[in-house]
Amino acid sequence: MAFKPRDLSDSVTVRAAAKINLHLGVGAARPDGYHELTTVFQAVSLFDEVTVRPAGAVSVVTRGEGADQVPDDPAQNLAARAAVRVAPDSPVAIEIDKAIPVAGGMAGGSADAAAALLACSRLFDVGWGGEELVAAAADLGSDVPFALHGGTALGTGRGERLSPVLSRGEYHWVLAIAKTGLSTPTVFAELDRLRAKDGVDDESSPPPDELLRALASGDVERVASLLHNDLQPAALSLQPTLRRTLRAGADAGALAGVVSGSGPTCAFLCGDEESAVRVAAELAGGGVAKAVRTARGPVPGARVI
Ligand SMILES: C[C@@](CO)(OP(=O)(O)O)[C@H](O)COP(=O)(O)OP(=O)(O)OC[C@H]1O[C@@H](n2ccc(N)nc2=O)[C@H](O)[C@@H]1O
Ligand SMILES: Nc1ncnc2c1ncn2[C@@H]1O[C@H](COP(=O)(O)OP(=O)(O)O)[C@@H](O)[C@H]1O
Repeated sequence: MAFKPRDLSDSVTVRAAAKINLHLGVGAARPDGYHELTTVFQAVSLFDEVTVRPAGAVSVVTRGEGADQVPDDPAQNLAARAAVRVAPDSPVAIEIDKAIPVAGGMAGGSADAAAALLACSRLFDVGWGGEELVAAAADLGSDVPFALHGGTALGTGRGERLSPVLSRGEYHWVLAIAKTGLSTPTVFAELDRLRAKDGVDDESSPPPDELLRALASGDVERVASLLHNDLQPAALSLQPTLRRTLRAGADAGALAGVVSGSGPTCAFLCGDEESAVRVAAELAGGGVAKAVRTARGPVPGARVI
């Protein structure tokens, strides 16, 4: 069924945030190829903006950070696939303004998909509630439900089953964005290879109970000491120079650093905003990353602006 926009001149813009995995426990590969995860997500203030307007055919134009690496083929672009999912017979022209690094482990494609879902559901008044949005999000990718949700959340299953997490206080981050990205399936496959080679069980690390307590009490230093990522050894194996980046962040005065998700972005938690600005300046001067950004979290999920 073709939907009519509320007004032919209508466009809707949605802003969606990047994420950092404060804890990423990876279990065994499942028969469907996905790994069982226990993860604590935090949405941080690095935003993509997605604008949709009615058009004769689906199209995608991307500007900003890493735009040349984003597919403009509607069959491949996650935002276009999301738009088609909402209104298959009502095509839209999509503009994406990217600040989230592409293939950076910060769920940029998922943010764009979540933004397009919300934007198209508003543009065409399709009558979807939260449940329909979340179901479509999970079909598009494991990280897409969190991109809708935002804030801080515990993810289980393949990462798509969310429960909210109580988090007090503000967290100040420095993000070191690498020159080349890492493909998520390649990093999971590298983890499987390393575990098989070392004869290590597929058991993920223990549940993040202490981290959840530290977040509830707003204890930034304790949170920093509990940052953990089972995918980090795989990301370091594929991009060994990330070790130097992690060391540089620690030397610059961050409380702790971790590879974000499947990497290669390294996220450094700092004691306060001033410290984050100092660490960012030092990392930028050290030449260990393509770009360095500061961000704070948690921030909300996808929102119409
Ligand atoms: C690793 C994480 C951590 O938050 O994020 P990124 O670092 O990519 O941002 C996510 O699990 C990524 O989620 P997302 O990027 O949505 O992945 P999907 O499209 O669902 O899956 C892409 C591929 O990654 C692998 N995959 C993903 C999720 C999962 N639980 N197990 C997996 O093995 C599978 O090979 C899958 O085919
Ligand atoms: N709208 C989009 N933005 C970014 N990447 C996209 C998009 N649509 C599809 N992709 C593809 O998804 C892959 C993963 O990108 P991204 O979500 O940025 O990284 P990650 O999974 O590491 O967080 C990229 O290599 C890119 O080719």
